[in-house]
Amino acid sequence: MSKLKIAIQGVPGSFHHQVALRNFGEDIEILDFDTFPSVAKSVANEEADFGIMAIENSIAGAIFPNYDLIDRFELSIRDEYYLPIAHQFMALPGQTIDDIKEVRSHPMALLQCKVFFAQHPHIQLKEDTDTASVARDIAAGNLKGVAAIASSIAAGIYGMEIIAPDIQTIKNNFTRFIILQKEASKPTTSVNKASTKVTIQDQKGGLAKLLTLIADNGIDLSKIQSIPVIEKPWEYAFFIDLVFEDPAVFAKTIDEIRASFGEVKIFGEYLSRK
Ligand SMILES: O=C(O)C(=O)C[C@]1(C(=O)O)C=C[C@@H](O)C=C1
Repeated sequence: MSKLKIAIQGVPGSFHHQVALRNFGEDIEILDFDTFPSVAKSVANEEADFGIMAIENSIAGAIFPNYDLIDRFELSIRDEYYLPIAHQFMALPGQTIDDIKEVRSHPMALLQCKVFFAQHPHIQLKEDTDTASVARDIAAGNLKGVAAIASSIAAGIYGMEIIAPDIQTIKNNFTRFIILQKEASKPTTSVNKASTKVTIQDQKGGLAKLLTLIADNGIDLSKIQSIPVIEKPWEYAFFIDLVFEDPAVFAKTIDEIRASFGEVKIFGEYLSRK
């Protein structure tokens, strides 16, 4: 049987790569891409069976463009994964922090280590495609004076030395990843979470009414994110994650939202992993 093809952003040692291995096991084929749009495209055109996408980090917040990608490429969410994230400050062996003039990493990783770099203002921050590819490129190019922020797994793979461990602002740091597929996910009775998009017209108290409707059905709103409707400047859609005990109550709530507000898109119904 051919192996499952899993699309990720990043190279071996990246956090996406770690989620792929933990979620699907070692016996998979990884399709690695430089950008999130390429990951979305590969799932949409069925080159990949599944895609993995970081959506939110506990320090740095939401990755806004990824909400739009799921929507635009009509992808479906089949599962979620919370990965603890520890960032290591690493460089070619034998250097100290005073030798480092520049650090490169994924923008989300740089954001998670802002406090550390405020304490070391002589180091210039540069955004790059992913954490592990920077470690790989520093090692391959024998680049002195340049550091990476990446995982200890990446340090091991690419022979980098950790100069400062665990430099993320808060030690207890998590990124939530979603597992994407092309087909609409088939909800089972064991699902207790759904990701939705509700578009409400600009009306007085519209959002308040929506939130009350959700609360009155005993459903827990675990996340709400407003995203601009780009065709209509200053109008917003709401990406809403709902956690429920009974799928039938969730279905009834969606019917009620549709009756009062119009369009509701369901990206997926799955099991909460938190
Ligand atoms: O650069 C990586 O290693 C990634 O997997 C990307 C990514 C992200 O997109 O947020 C994943 C987890 C961390 O939050 C930092 C970076």
